[in-house]
Amino acid sequence: MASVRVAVRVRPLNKRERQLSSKVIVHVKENTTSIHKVSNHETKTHYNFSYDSTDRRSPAFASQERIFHDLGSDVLKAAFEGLNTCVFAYGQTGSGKSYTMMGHADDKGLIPRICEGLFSEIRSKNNAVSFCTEVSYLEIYNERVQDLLTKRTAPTDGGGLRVREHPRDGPYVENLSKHSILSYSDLEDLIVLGNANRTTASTGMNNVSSRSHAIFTISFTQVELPRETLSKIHLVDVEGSERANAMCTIGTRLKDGANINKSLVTLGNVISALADLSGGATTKKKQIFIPFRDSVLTWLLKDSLGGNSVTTMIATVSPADVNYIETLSTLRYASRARNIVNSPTVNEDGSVKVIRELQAEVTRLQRLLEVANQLWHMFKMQLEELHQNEEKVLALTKKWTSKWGETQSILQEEAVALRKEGSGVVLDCQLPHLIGIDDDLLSTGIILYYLKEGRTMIGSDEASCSQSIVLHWPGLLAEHCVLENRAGTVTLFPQDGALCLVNGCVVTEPCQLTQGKHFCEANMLLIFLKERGGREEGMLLSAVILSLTDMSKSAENLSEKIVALFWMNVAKCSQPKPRPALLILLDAGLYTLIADSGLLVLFHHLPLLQLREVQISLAGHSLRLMGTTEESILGVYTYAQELTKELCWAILGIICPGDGRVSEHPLLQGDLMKMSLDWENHVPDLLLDAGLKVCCQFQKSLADLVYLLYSNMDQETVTVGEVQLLLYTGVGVCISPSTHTKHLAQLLLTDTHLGLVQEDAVFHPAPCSVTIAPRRAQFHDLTLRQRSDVRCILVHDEDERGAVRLDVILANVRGRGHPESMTKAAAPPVHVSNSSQHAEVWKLTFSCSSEAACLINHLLS
Ligand SMILES: Nc1ncnc2c1ncn2[C@@H]1O[C@H](COP(=O)(O)OP(=O)(O)OP(=O)(O)O)[C@@H](O)[C@H]1O
Repeated sequence: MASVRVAVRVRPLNKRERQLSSKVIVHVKENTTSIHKVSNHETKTHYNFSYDSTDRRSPAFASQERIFHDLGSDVLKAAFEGLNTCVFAYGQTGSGKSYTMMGHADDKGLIPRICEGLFSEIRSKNNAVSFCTEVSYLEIYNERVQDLLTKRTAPTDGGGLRVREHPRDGPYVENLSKHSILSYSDLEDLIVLGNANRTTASTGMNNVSSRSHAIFTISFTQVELPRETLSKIHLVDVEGSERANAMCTIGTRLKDGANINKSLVTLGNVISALADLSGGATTKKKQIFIPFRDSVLTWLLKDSLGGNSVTTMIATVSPADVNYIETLSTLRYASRARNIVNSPTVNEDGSVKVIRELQAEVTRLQRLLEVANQLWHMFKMQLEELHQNEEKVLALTKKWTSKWGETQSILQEEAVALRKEGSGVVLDCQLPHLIGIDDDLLSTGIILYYLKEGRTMIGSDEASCSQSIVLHWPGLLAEHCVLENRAGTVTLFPQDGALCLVNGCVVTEPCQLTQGKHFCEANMLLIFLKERGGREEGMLLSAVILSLTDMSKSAENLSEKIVALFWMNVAKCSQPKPRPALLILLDAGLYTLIADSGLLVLFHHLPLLQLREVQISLAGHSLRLMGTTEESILGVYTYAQELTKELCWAILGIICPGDGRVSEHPLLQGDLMKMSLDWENHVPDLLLDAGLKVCCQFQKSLADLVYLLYSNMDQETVTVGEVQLLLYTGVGVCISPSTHTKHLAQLLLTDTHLGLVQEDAVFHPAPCSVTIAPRRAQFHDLTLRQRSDVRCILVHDEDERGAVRLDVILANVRGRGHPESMTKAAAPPVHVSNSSQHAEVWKLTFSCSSEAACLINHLLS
């Protein structure tokens, strides 16, 4: 949208005005034109441009060149952009319209200057653009259109060209000659011809007054493939706007005046209506009718007025008081015209536009195609990869199926099978076996190796020939030993330099293994199990128990089944320090075996009939199994509530199989950490038949722990009520630089602190039915740091057993001397050391990634 630009130009006083001693009543200051009435009334109006051309000597004098510079250059700019443009001069007879538009040979006006500018601009363009310029020149005289560029016999003949209207291109003059021009000089000739043909007359106001409206049109086509634009430049010299009765016209001239007046009245009406439409009369917009077709001039200028054109109106006025009324009228029209809003658009050839859009579409589609090709290529590669993987899977499946088939047949032949029963695993096997237990307590893996008939080689994956059992102990030779099974008799052949222990004795020569013998390495305990005469299932494992019960001098029924095996830390009253042990749950009792000087010894035996109470500790990370005596107490550290529940399930599954109370009780179903850290949560005891009780003392333990934490915190900033535990879980810990060995501890997190603590599972919580004097605090060896000391957390990948390691890097607290850096617990701090200048790193191993995530989330929040 663009408003019509309006310029006012004031000419010098002419001879007549000077003779009449006329006063100058029109003045220009910047863009404002003011007119003074005789009664000293002044009307001031602001226009886009106001030109004072009254006095050539004045510095404010607006020359023809300046008019072109301001108005003509914009016309050219718009034309080269492909827009229609129009400049029309409006004003009283003799006010300077023709002078401004056409000028004189030595003082050219806008039309010749615009033409000149057009060609100079064309010359400056590169060859990629081609131009076609055509001109036509017409006059509207007495509402008839005359072609000014064709010869006329009589200037006032009654004929005339028809005005028609094209539905898309708008009004045009039928049969109007169009002249193609290649240079400015061609144009000059046509201007001279046209001006000569123009109807003129001498009026009272102007000796050489043009008595018609003249429209000089330049049709300008630019082609820069694939773009083609057509712009029309209409340069219009409107007939004098004076009233007929203000002139001294006679005869035909008077009649002409009436017609001219009609077209001027229409022009005025059109300007007013358009101004109303664009400006003030918004509510009546729909009813406003624009009378374009009431006169030929307004019809032909339809597009230039309120349509597709960049339009400029130049209002020319006389400065003299004698022309006050006409000047005022002209200025009013000029003022109204400022409100007309046009909507110029680039005139592009429809088909060229389509071509351009299609080209853009082609480019877009080409890009899409490129992307699609890339995607297709990627897709093909992925498809290939997928096919390859499918083939691999197929091949592996085949291989696996055949291996499985083989294994099945071997298993069937040799009757080796593992089956799950309740929470336990039952080994049904008639072959000699080895059970391997990883000594990492965060791993609960127990591996079963069966010794097939013939040679079973044990070594590492660095061995030159593939080993039947591949282990990863430090000190293990690539080919460490061979176990040879000949009809159930197994002989151990140690390799040269290999350390093999059998029943605690180093073996260098071939040695026959008998029931209950085991050989031990630094990191792994292997229990040798042998079938006895291929008898019924379970006998194989009973053989182990036999040797153990022999050791414990217990007269046990040895032919019972193993229900479950566990590998956990245990403690008892006489040996309260936690130590790794193999827990073997049989129908009648729980055997706890530990390695002692390379020998497998019975650490604890709990007949299930004697079990009175199962006490679950804070967060379910340890439990206490209690019979009737102090010696019967077994503390088991599981460091994971799931394992605690599993052990309870296994034990209770034997004692009270199928008891619905067990399956429903929160201690065996719920989230033990959540329950135990919630002060509000009261967990009832589970009372079972025969006086067996499963219970916890979460609230008491929580209170003890909170008090311990509080007494190690800065009590000026924290109150005991503010100590809130968010996390309490078992972890493997190595605190560097103070220690390089991993131990197990409870990791705790509060709103303000991070800590590690040892929890005693033997003496605490205080037993209900057995009175044991507390020999040490339930929580001890506390290491506490402020959460704000945490500088960074490094998260390592999960290992193959699902354990997650986090390195919590803490600022060095040495020298700060705040209470958190040391424990006030009863036992002396084992792991607290602040001797290093370096940052402290807690290398924490979580058996379960969710608890690691919980810690990270809390620390990051
Ligand atoms: N700005 C100007 N500076 C100098 N002379 C001017 C100026 N404007 C007009 N004149 C002179 O005034 C006279 C009348 O001007 P012109 O013929 O351009 O008026 P007009 O408005 O076209 O009149 P008409 O409507 O009768 O054709 C001319 O002699 C012209 O040279």
